[in-house]
Amino acid sequence: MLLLHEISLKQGTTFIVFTEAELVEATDNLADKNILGHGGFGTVYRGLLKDGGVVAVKRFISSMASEQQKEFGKQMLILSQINHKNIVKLLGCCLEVEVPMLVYEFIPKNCREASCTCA
Ligand SMILES: Nc1ncnc2c1ncn2[C@@H]1O[C@H](COP(=O)(O)OP(=O)(O)OP(=O)(O)O)[C@@H](O)[C@H]1O
Repeated sequence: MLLLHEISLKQGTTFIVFTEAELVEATDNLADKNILGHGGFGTVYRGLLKDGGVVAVKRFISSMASEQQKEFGKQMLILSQINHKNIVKLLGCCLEVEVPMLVYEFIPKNCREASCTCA
């Protein structure tokens, strides 16, 4: 909670703390059809929020050891402060679950190609 407070202060904007229910609903209970991909830390799902916003929800593989939690917290703090067109924006997180989830802006597939000129 202290970390989230620090993020809000440093970011100066809203860092959203999502409930588990919100993310379960947004991703259709983490349905396979919403899987965007798998990374080194876990699975990423497409989520549709109640306000119509589309997000990418990253769910970590398993519960973390306390050292990993510290590292995770630091990375969350840093990422929440970066606002750059080439770096995906971290919108918020959900910590009320055993396996933390991070919520990022959704990047359409064609915007991840080197040829994309939309930025
Ligand atoms: N913000 C996003 N919007 C859309 N798709 C995403 C987004 N973030 C991740 N993905 C999809 O999920 C896949 C896994 O992403 P993830 O960040 O977990 O792994 P990664 O890019 O391989 O890096 P890492 O080494 O950190 O695991 C990506 O390859 C991409 O297809």
